[in-house]
Amino acid sequence: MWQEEDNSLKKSFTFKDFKEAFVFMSEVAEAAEHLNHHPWWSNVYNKVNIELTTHDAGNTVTEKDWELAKQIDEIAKTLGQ
Ligand SMILES: C[C@H](O)[C@H](O)[C@H]1CNC2=NC(N)=NC(=O)C2=N1
Repeated sequence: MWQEEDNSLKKSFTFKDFKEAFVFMSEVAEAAEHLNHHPWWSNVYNKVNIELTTHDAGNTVTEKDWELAKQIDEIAKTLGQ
């Protein structure tokens, strides 16, 4: 579940290993480019922590964040999440 906290949507994903986490990140990067909306994220080994906020709207959560969140969940689903 995405948690709305501190003006951002937050979610953490855990994958099998680094390689799978990186495939996920590559696919999210493609989606972000299409939407022209980009995540803040961090990655250590098989974990990816994502926070979504809209800088252009003064760091608030907008429809763009929810749309990217939806697409991220769809990508995660194809990777068995
Ligand atoms: C110029 C460019 O369209 C903007 O800076 C876009 C790019 N990606 C973005 N990503 C996010 N997360 N928030 C934004 O406000 C944003 N703005």
